[in-house]
Amino acid sequence: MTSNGSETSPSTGSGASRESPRPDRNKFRHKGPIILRGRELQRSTSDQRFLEPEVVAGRAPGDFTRTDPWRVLRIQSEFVDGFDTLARLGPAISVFGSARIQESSAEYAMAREVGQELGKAGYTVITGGGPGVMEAANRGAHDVQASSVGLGIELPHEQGMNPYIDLGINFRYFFVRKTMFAKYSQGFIVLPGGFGTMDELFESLTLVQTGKMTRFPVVLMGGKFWAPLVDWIKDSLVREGMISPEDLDLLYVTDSPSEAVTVMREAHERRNEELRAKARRAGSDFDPEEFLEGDAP
Ligand SMILES: C/C(=C\CNc1ncnc2c1ncn2[C@@H]1O[C@H](COP(=O)(O)O)[C@@H](O)[C@H]1O)CO
Repeated sequence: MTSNGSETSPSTGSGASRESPRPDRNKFRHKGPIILRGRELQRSTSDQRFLEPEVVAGRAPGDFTRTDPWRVLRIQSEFVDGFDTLARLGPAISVFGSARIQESSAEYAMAREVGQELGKAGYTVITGGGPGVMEAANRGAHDVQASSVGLGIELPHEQGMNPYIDLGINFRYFFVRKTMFAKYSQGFIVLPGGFGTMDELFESLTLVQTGKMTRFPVVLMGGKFWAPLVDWIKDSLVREGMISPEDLDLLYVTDSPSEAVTVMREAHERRNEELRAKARRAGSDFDPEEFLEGDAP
């Protein structure tokens, strides 16, 4: 320690003639369990090395056959870690939305209220663990002492997980992370956002439309923001026969956090009733709530 309380590097000591600049502790990125700072930040991400090995490492096409089969083991371990950690969450709702909105914005306030309402209704709040809407929703859960989870992603310029998360997993691969949102949530609430949010919204709609997930509510929050997209879906996708008119029912638009949570709760209860009835018909006393009961943090 120096007299002003700051640390000195052991290699330079005080008064050393060639002092290297102090590393910025806020600039870092995770690579699985590994943390990268300084020049290590220039390393590519796992998704980049997997999807574009020829760009990242200049590998010849034949090299894929030797490297990708081994990569499967790492992908597999990421699924195992995710399943192992999240299976005990209990009922949870994922909240998606822009990584870029500021704390002073109306969207931040809305997302925070959504997190609070979900928490009060007994749900764990799952987000992408980043800033903006994600931080606000996690913060809302934290406000009401509800369980708050972040499923982060290794990005070239990671900002770190927001501070309102009790349980965080940092994934290397986007597709593994997306599986976790779908598998461990009972519904999705989507606030305004950009490409990342659209990707998450349309993937969930596709999973429901194709019957991969049933009785899975998707609520869009912020009517003004979503109106042009919903109009385009009606005027182009339905009119051109690209989707069925009933597919519009997959979307519920509201500005009210408590209404969004009511939609989640009602769909969840309907689904539980159906599962109980199915179990009774099969002579079983299976209870979906017991199945979901977790020891969430
Ligand atoms: C780009 C910026 C921060 C990146 N940090 C993110 N951390 C975690 N999850 C993220 C991040 N960025 C996007 N996501 C996921 O996509 C959705 C938001 O994307 P959008 O393009 O901002 O709509 C979000 O729900 C996350 O799951 C800071 O500028």
